[in-house]
Amino acid sequence: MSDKQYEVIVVGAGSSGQSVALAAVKAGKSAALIEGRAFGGTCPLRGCDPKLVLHAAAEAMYRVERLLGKGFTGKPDFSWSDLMEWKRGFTEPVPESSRAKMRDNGIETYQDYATFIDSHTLDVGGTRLRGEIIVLATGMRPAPLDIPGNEYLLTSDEFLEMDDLPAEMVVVGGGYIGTETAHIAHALGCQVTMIITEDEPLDKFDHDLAALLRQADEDRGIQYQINSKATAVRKAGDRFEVDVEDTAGQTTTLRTDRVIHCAGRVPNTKRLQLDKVGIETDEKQRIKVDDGLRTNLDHVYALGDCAASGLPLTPVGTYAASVLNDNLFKGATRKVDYYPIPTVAFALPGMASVGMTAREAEASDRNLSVHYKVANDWFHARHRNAAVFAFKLIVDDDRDVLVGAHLLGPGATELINLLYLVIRQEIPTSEIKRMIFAYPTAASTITSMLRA
Ligand SMILES: NC(=O)c1ccc[n+]([C@@H]2O[C@H](COP(=O)([O-])OP(=O)(O)OC[C@H]3O[C@@H](n4cnc5c(N)ncnc54)[C@H](O)[C@@H]3O)[C@@H](O)[C@H]2O)c1
Repeated sequence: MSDKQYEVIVVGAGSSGQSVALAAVKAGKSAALIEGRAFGGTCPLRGCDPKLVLHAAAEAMYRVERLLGKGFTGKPDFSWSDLMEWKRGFTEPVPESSRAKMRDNGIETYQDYATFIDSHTLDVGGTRLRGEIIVLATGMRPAPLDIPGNEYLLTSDEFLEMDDLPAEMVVVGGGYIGTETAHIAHALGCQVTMIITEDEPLDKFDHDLAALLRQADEDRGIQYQINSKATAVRKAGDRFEVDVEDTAGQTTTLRTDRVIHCAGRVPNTKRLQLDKVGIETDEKQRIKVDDGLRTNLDHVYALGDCAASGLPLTPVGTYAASVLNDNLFKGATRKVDYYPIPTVAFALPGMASVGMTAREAEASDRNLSVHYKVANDWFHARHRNAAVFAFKLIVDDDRDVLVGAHLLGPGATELINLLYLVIRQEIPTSEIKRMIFAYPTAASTITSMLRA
């Protein structure tokens, strides 16, 4: 016998979970929203928002550094603790305000972890909740790094909470989070060494652009241990030692003030005990769903980072929530259609990508042309004394449309959205070449890129 019954139970109060709970009550359903940590989820508490606040400061310092001797005679004074206080102004109000918003809309909220008792019932801190529909939106967390001394590692979540910025830091992992963390710390005055398993950082982006990024990083003093993994961490007085093993089996030891673990994330599904009710997951522990976001159980759905559907990105979760909400509460039969998904790494400079990759183009038998150029000599780069500005565009020559765009350098993080529109709307490249963009803006480089 359940203590409480709802038409809809949502587990996970991040942006996608909140969106579904709100849509449920708006449709006149009774709804519960369960959250084990603070209400708000990754993006406003441990991801996008705090990261962008730190990135804005790091970018300002990075740009000054590029202009030293070109008007700037020195770097501005900087206080990490003031920056953290500014950042807390964004994060601290979130848990209370988002929970209050849910309650004000008539959603019953629970602050604890949910575990399946049977396929319709969840245990939440000793209370049994029964849902006609259950929606799982539990997100991801840093994956446990199974090496000796892992208790000395700080996660990327903890990096965003650090009271001081150390003089030296080792960052383990060169994906989005490792690269963004390393670049923020380095720009704000920390000596950084990155340990990456691949030969370039951001290896999910274009390989040529990633190589240029590493070159620019090394030129400004970021050190890399490539094709390597961290195998052990030890405390050495106030500092730490990190063993690094390369692919040839050679081990070196780094000494540093702090070691930040950015070596991947895993879905938050363990506490749900999905096995107990037979909900299927894939090899990355993501919950398997169909293109309507339904799991292998008819009344259980999953979306956001914990689901095997699209990339683990906030706008992907928000879009998935809009599809699910229409289907569950408005009688629609929409299917998720993510292609193409623009994605950005807030590196310094920024890296951005949308659509077909160069590797996919190579493997394709379509009539495609690749426009790759390192355009450091273009005014757009020279005005800012940019370390690097490069792009790779992939054009379907038969259809005269852009199908992929990959950018590195100033303006990349915004430009990618314009190129996304171009790809999505299939605007012919001949048409774009005739357009007049405001000059000298980042967007005005698009016509030159297509001619390159
Ligand atoms: N700007 C953004 O949009 C943004 C920012 C942050 C995170 N995210 C999302 O979060 C997801 C997770 O990002 P992430 O950077 O944590 O994961 P990731 O999987 O992209 O990168 C983790 C890296 O760590 C490496 N690694 C694993 N063990 C290691 C070891 N012992 N030593 C050294 N390296 C090791 C892996 O090979 C991998 O390259 C991404 O897929 C992304 O979608 C997006």
